[in-house]
Amino acid sequence: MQTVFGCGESEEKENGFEVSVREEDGNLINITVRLYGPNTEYVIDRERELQAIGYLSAAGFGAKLLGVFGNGMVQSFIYARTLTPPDMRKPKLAAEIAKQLRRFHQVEIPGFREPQLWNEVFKFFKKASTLKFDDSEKQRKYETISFEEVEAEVVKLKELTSHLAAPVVFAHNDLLSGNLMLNDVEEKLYFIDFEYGSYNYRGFDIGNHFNEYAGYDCDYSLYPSKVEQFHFFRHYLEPEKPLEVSDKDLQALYVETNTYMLASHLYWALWALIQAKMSPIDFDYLGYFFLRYNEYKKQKENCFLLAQSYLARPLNE
Ligand SMILES: Nc1ncnc2c1ncn2[C@@H]1O[C@H](COP(=O)(O)OP(=O)(O)OP(=O)(O)O)[C@@H](O)[C@H]1O
Repeated sequence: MQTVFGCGESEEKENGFEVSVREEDGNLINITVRLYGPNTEYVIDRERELQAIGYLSAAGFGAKLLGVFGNGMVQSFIYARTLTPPDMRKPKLAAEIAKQLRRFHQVEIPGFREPQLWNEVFKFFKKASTLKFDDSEKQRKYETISFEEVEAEVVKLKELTSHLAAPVVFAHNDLLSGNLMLNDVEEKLYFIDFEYGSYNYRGFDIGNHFNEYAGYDCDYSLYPSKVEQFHFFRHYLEPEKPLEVSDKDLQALYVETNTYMLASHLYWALWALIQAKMSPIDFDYLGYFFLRYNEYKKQKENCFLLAQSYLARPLNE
C-alpha cells in the first residue's frame, strides 16, 4: 500500500491523528498517526515497543504497523469504541478481557526475557528521587516525600514477591480502559498501545488492570471484589472451562495478583514523579504520586498479611 499524507481529513487526538488517506486506486482509507510525546524516553523504551508491535500484531493484537518515523508511527485504524472504566467490570467484558489477556501472555517475543518490574522501579526511583522543580510550590510538595521510606517499601515488596514464583510473561503493563477498544457489532475486543509492554510478572499485569477499575477519578473503592476477581481468574486460567478451575488455583492467583497490585501503585507513583518534571502535559502528576503512594500505604498491611499467611500455609493445603 502506498500512503499519501496531506490529502485527506485529519482529526487530532491527544498524541495522534486520525487521517483519511486516498490510495493510488482512489479508495479513501483511515489510518492513525501517533506522535511520541516529548521526553517520553525517560519512561518508555521505543525500540522494545517497536519490536513487540511486530510480534503482537502477527498474533492478532492491536493495530497494524504501517510505518515508523523519527518521533512516531503510522498504524491501521481500528473501527471500535474505547471502553470506559465501568465497562471493564461488566461480567461478559471482564471474561473476554481475561481470555484475551491469557492469549496476549502466550505471545513469544524473542530476546531478553527477564521480568522488568524491579529494574524499572529502581530506574524510576533513581531519577524520581533526585529531581529539582523550578516551581517553588511543586518543590515544596516534592520535599515532603521521604525517599528513604519509599525505597524501604520497594525493597520489602520486592522481597515478598520473590517468594511467590509468579510466572513471567510478555505483559501489556498498562491495561486501562483507554487501551481497550470494542467493536460492538463484531463483538471484537482490541488491546492497543504497547508502549509499556515487557516481559514481566503475570500478577503485575492483572493487578495493574484491576487498579484501573478506579477510573479517571482514581476511586479505589471501585477495586474489584473477590467475587469479581475470581470471575476474571476463571476466564483467564480456563477460558473454555471457567467453572472447572480449582479453588487452589483461584486462591494462588488471588494472592499473586493482590501482592503485585501493590507494585503497580509504586511503579506508577514513581513514574508520576518523573512525569511531573519531564512531561509538557498540564496534569497534576505530583498529586498523582500521592494518590498512588497513599493507596499503596492503605492496602499494604492487608496484602502483606494475605501473602504471608498464604506462604506460611501447610504444604498439603
Ligand atoms: N489504531 C487506532 N485506531 C483507532 N483509534 C485509536 C487507535 N489507536 C488509538 N486510538 C484511540 O486513541 C486513544 C489514545 O491512544 P493511545 O492510548 O495509543 O495514545 P496515548 O497517547 O499513548 O494515550 P495514553 O497515554 O492515555 O495511553 C485510544 O484510547 C483510542 O481511543
